[in-house]
Amino acid sequence: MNPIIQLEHVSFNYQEDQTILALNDVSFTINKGEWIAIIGHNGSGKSTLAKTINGLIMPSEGEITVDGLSLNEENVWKIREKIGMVFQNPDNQFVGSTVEDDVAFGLENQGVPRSEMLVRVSEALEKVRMSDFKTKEPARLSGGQKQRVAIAGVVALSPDVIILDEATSMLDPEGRMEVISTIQKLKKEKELTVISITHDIDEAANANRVLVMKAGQLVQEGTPEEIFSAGEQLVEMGLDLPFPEKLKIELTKLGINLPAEYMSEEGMVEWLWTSSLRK
Ligand SMILES: Nc1ncnc2c1ncn2[C@@H]1O[C@H](COP(=O)(O)OP(=O)(O)OP(=O)(O)O)[C@@H](O)[C@H]1O
Repeated sequence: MNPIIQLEHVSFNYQEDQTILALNDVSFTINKGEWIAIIGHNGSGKSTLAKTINGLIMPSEGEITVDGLSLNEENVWKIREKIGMVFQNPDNQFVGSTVEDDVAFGLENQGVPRSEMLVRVSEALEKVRMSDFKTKEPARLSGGQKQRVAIAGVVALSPDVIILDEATSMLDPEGRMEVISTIQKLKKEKELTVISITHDIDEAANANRVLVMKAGQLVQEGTPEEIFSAGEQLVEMGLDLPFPEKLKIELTKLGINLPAEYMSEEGMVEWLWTSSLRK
């Protein structure tokens, strides 16, 4: 195991008089190459957590380490170079008048020479399969395409970690799939660490580990299978229930005994097919 992000007893509050801390004594380690989903109800502290990891806000207590660097005023810029963030609203993320200008923006800010910039922009667009759109206006793209361009802007900067802060929540199912499969592809090509803050069960299902936040605290962690087996409690955790779990609840109400563990859609079909139900 090779840790890339470590939080030790991190707390944060926006206002001194707030009774519930935005982050309350949060500790965890994320290893290089892991895909972590962070779930939890609105206001549970997920976005605050993302902002503390890349130093947009400094914790009032505790210690954050990113790739061996302790997060402090001195290291914050080095740390930000290691972390790329993609936010919820695709329309708020564009600064360029064309797709390629937009992807180039971060590189220009870093003072990357023009010849190298052109190569990195075209490689990044290729990786998210948006090369054909490079001269198009971002505003004319679909939601999924816009988020892929936002991801290209991040990828061009070659980060070690990508944080998706509800990056698929404003997209239709097709757009969500586009974004998730883009991230899966990028992850295969290079050892990328992914942190996805999400309410979407399908997005969380891609994770190696799911962290559950509640009122500023990390209250549970486990594999998607472990977390998804919580059934109806998942809604309390801020996730929509997966279809097989909804079906399971209804069948149980009818007095039918089902396996307690989480069942995928294929698992449920298999179980229904082979169970005594069909007699
Ligand atoms: N800029 C701010 N000023 C004051 N309080 C804030 C600010 N941003 C968030 N909070 C408070 O901090 C707590 C955690 O909020 P945070 O946005 O991190 O939660 P979240 O889980 O990301 O929610 P959401 O899913 O709605 O984005 C909440 O009580 C929220 O009201």
